[in-house]
Amino acid sequence: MPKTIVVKIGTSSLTQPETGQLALSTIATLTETLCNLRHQGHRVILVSSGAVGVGCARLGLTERPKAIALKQAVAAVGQGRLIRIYDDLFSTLNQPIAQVLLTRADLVQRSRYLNAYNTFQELLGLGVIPVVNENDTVAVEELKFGDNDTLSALVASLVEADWLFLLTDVDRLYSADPRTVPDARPISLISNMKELAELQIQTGGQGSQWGTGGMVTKISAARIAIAAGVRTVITQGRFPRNIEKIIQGEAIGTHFEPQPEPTSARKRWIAYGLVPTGKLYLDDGAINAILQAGKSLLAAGIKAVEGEFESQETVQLCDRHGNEIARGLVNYNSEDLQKIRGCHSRDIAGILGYAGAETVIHRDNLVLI
Ligand SMILES: Nc1ncnc2c1ncn2[C@@H]1O[C@H](COP(=O)(O)OP(=O)(O)O)[C@@H](O)[C@H]1O
Ligand SMILES: N[C@@H](CCC(=O)OP(=O)(O)O)C(=O)O
Repeated sequence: MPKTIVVKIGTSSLTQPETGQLALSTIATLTETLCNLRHQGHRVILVSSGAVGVGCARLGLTERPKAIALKQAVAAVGQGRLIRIYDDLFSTLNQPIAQVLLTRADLVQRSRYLNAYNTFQELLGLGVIPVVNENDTVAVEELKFGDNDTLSALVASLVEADWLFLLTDVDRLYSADPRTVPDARPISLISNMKELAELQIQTGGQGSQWGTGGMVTKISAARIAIAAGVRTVITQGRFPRNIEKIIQGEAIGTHFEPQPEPTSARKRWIAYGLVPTGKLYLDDGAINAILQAGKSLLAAGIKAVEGEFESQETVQLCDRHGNEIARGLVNYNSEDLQKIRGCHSRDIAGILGYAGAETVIHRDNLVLI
């Protein structure tokens, strides 16, 4: 059965740690592997980091730049080289590719989200391998994916992929960073989110010198992907041929089992496409109603409102400690919500002077995180 497969490769696998130069043999093997998958009839998307890393190597910079404008300039240099190398290698094997550069804004607006979906479908239908990266050169801070682990999970969710492979410089997920904790326990399988929470995995700092997110962004990417029904695997980038072995059933890397009933596409867009603009802190009763009974959020259960937002924007719903439990499209702006928080629904019209929605967030617009 043909599958849709998204493969994300990080800077740490694409470049040699000592010199920052491209790891050509890894890239060539990855190219061959993805072409093999295409020949087997699978639909393949590559999410490739490396614009900043390759740009630095090209310009002789020995450290990842911190200043935003410099990073954006360096990414413009690197992205061109990166795509040229991919196109040369894939062309040798007669495989057409496409460059797809996305910013967060492309997924926020529903029409642009659907447009991105349609473009991916066309490319995959044409047998092309899209090579995706964040459009680093124009992305602004507030509308950034920030890391390609998240971007790859959002792409996998958008196209409803069967597999997401996160290729990195460790062979799998461990109970703690194996660089600093030598006896960290390897983890082969995570069956659901509850199990993940119970494992209390330590993710340490920012990852390798050239990577951006470290393991923490891979775990949150896995969370996004499995909610969309995508089986996710963290495995070593140096051995891209393992992708084929894994699809054939070999137990390599760390596998995250997909949620049996994926969240609907619209709710996934609310949860991960949109960028939250505020926070609502809830009391225990409201948390229970949402988590256990799948109810809508009423004004009575809101303890505090943070941020400025308009009605129909997305907000995070948090417990008293600020831990996010859900997200949703809010029916009132922040100013009105400050006035009606903690109040019974029947009093809202009297307080605001107009009859608004009975719920603050209707359950159809509310997604558990
Ligand atoms: N619990 C953990 N298990 C495995 N690796 C971890 C863990 N916590 C932190 N890491 C670190 O995450 C790094 C990979 O992240 P990163 O450098 O961002 O890679 P990439 O460039 O592939 O995205 C590894 O080199 C490892 O040191
Ligand atoms: N978009 C950036 C990469 C961001 C990123 O997530 O990097 P990495 O942690 O190496 O996957 C680039 O191309 O350099």
